Amino acid sequence: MLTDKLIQDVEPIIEEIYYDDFIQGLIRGDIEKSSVIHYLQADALYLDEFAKIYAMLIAKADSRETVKYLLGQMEFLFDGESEAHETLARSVDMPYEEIIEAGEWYPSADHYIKHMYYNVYAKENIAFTFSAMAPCPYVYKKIAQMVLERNTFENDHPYRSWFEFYNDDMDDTVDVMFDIINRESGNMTQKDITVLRKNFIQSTEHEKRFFNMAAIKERWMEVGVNA
Ligand SMILES: Cc1ncc(CO)c(N)n1
Repeated sequence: MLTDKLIQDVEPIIEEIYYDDFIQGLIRGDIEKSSVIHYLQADALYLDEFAKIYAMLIAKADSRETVKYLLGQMEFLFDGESEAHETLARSVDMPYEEIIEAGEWYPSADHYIKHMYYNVYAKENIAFTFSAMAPCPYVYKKIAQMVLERNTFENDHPYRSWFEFYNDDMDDTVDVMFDIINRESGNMTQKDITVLRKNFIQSTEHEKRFFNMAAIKERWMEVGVNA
């Protein structure tokens, strides 16, 4: 199956994400508050846009089953993931709404979402966009699983429930995206299948950059608008 190959392709990148500062900071529990805030600001914008991409894929879906799946995922994004964000907000002692008010599209998050929109607009088959979207649930599931297998957390560890959320709640999303990629790729040329693989690898790299963006609090250069 194509997705077995995709999983293999990105294994080294996921191992790197595990050892990078952001995830290690969460595991130790001593990540800088400003990094958590930076992450939440970017991720709130990212998830809203991710939901809109589902909406655009609904228009392209060729079966009622796929439409129903996409609607369910949109709802999950709007309700479910706020639990994970609440865990992070609590750890920095600030109301979530107040944190995200100041959010902006920092460079790495900006690049990532545009990678997805490119596929929505440029490609008819939804498998192209799904190959760019699938690392989103897949990387989080995989990282959470690795973290929980390799570490023991005290009950009061501030980020334990963040890892537990992504370990427990991502499977359905990953499965359906993988099913669609495998099904559609059965009728695609080798050249297009290579594009699917590149999309998946690139989005996994985008996931790595997204965490690092928060670790270094990446920003665009300030430009004086009135200058
Ligand atoms: C950037 C990013 N990727 C994946 C997820 C998991 O849904 C998330 N919340 N944010």
